[in-house]
Amino acid sequence: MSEKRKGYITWDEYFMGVAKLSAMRSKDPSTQVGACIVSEDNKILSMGYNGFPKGCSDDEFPWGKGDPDDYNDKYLYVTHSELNAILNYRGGSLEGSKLYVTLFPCNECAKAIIQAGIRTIIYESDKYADTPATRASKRMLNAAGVRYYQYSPTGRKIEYYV
Ligand SMILES: O=c1ccn([C@H]2C[C@H](O)[C@@H](COP(=O)(O)O)O2)c(=O)[nH]1
Ligand SMILES: [Zn+2]
Repeated sequence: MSEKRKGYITWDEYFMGVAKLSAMRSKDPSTQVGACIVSEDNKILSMGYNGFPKGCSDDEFPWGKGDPDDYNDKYLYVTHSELNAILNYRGGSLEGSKLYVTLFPCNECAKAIIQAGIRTIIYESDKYADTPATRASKRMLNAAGVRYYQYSPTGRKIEYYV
């Protein structure tokens, strides 16, 4: 056999697959978000998912939302997947890198993405597109020249057997 194998996964399938696998580590009962940062030459630099900071127990801090007292609301405590991926990177600069993320980044993540030098975002879901957080995020990303596009699934089932 002299020809290369057909049916291998694309770069976007590969890295979005890693982002999804990261999302599966999240304990958020409502929305699990995963992120994977990749260099310009397609090397994985970092990964992250939404969760509480180190030392803040998943069993003690609140996972609920909508409590009349914000103190008991997860939003005050969760670190977003994109920020975790940026902070998890130990190698120096993320200038020029790409971010694969399962949910379009919010405004706070957009700030961190821009300041970290990430130049491209590939996202899957945009379920909060109409919210001020996502609209503000796009406003900042557009102004800063960060490119973004939605991942188009190939429909291929990712399975592996030896
Ligand atoms: O940019 C983002 C936006 C949100 N997240 C996380 C934060 C929360 O854990 C969930 C959203 O929960 P909902 O109950 O759907 O509001 O997603 C993130 O990681 N990155
Ligand atoms: Zn965010």
